[in-house]
Amino acid sequence: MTAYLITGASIVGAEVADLLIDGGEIVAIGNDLDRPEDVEIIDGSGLIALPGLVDLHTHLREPGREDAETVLTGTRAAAMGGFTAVHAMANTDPVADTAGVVEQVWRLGREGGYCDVFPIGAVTVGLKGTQLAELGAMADSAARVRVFSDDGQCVWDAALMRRALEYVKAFGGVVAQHAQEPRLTQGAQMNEGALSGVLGLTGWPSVAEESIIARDILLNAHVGSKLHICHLSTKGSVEIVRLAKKRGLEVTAEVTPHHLLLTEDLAASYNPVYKVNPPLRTKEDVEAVREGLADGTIDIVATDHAPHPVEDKDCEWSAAAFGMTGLETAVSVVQHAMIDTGLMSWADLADRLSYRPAAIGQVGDHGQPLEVGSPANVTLIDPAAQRTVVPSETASLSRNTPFDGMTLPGRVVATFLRGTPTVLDGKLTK
Ligand SMILES: NC(=O)N[C@@H](CC(=O)O)C(=O)O
Ligand SMILES: [Zn+2]
Ligand SMILES: [Zn+2]
Repeated sequence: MTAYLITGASIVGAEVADLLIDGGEIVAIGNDLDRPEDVEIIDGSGLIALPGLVDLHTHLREPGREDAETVLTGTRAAAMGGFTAVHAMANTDPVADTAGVVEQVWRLGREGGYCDVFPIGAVTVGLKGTQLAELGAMADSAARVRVFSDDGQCVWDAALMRRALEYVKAFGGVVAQHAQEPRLTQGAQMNEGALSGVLGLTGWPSVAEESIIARDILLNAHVGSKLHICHLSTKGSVEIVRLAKKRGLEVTAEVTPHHLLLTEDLAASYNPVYKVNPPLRTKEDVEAVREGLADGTIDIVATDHAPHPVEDKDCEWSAAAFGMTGLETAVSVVQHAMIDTGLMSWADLADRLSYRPAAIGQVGDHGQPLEVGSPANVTLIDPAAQRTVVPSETASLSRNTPFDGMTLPGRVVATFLRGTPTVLDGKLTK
């Protein structure tokens, strides 16, 4: 195994120093380090070294929709985005509701070698919301599932949600809720407000998200288990989670990069690339989720990378699939929305995109501070770089990025997974 010496990088949370990676671990940090033979030197001046990023919410589409993404292509995109671990959502075909499917996804991640894949298990059989899936069997499988979600669907039956929270409590698992009251969002196409009226598209009201979040926080307080809120998007949701945390209630929440930057106004183009669940909201909501992320009310950023093939997006708005890609642009969008605006530091970014998602997902090898003895999961960022997003340049199989044509700051220069580079000089190593 080649050793790597990164010289003069700004090590997040510490000083500018050299960082020596050997045998899958960080073996030394300091200045004027002894150089082993056969060491490859990477000039880190001007670069920021972060712990490898961890995504708690990725759609890899395999099995079933390999025309949109596979574990291999999705993890290549993840590595390009600086991620060393992703949690793969269960809404595949077949659904990841058995030990067999989660083990298959986990193994494909290992074989690919770009990024560790931690499968998320479905809460209910077939995501149908009527019968609990084999949560224990998935937890005990080789994939060691700890996060369960029907993402794409809301676990709307309160009794079933309660049972799921009770069941996972036995092994310290977490239920990640896609908070969408189905009766309030029938046929919904975009954020409900003045603009949805003007555009003639059925509205998705904020209260459909907020009512489920409030209900689930109360249910979870009753059960004493672990609840995580997927892709929170409204000002009211931030306020509910803030109040819950103030009262000492256990809940964690995520926001996506796109909800930190984009607003519902983009729907006026009727371009389905901007169609997503939950919908892009208002400027006021964007400000509130930024504030919530900065003050720790929202624990993490998760991409909700949702690749879709051209035929599912290149059609009229109401017929198009919900979802946008996000792995390769996540750090740049967070830098733009949160760091370059002075709301957050790079140390905060390491917290929201590595330490905390690893803690919520319980993936011990990841989200460790860059210290001697830590596994060498490391991401190098050039914060001074600028790049214009070109959809055809993606490593993903799908091109539905909403950032097409935007110039964003920052570039992932290198990603190391347990000491092996998956990305060097901004390019995949294999
Ligand atoms: N976010 C989306 O708009 N779509 C996701 C499902 C989801 O995250 O709810 C998908 O699977 O395509
Ligand atoms: Zn969802
Ligand atoms: Zn999702």
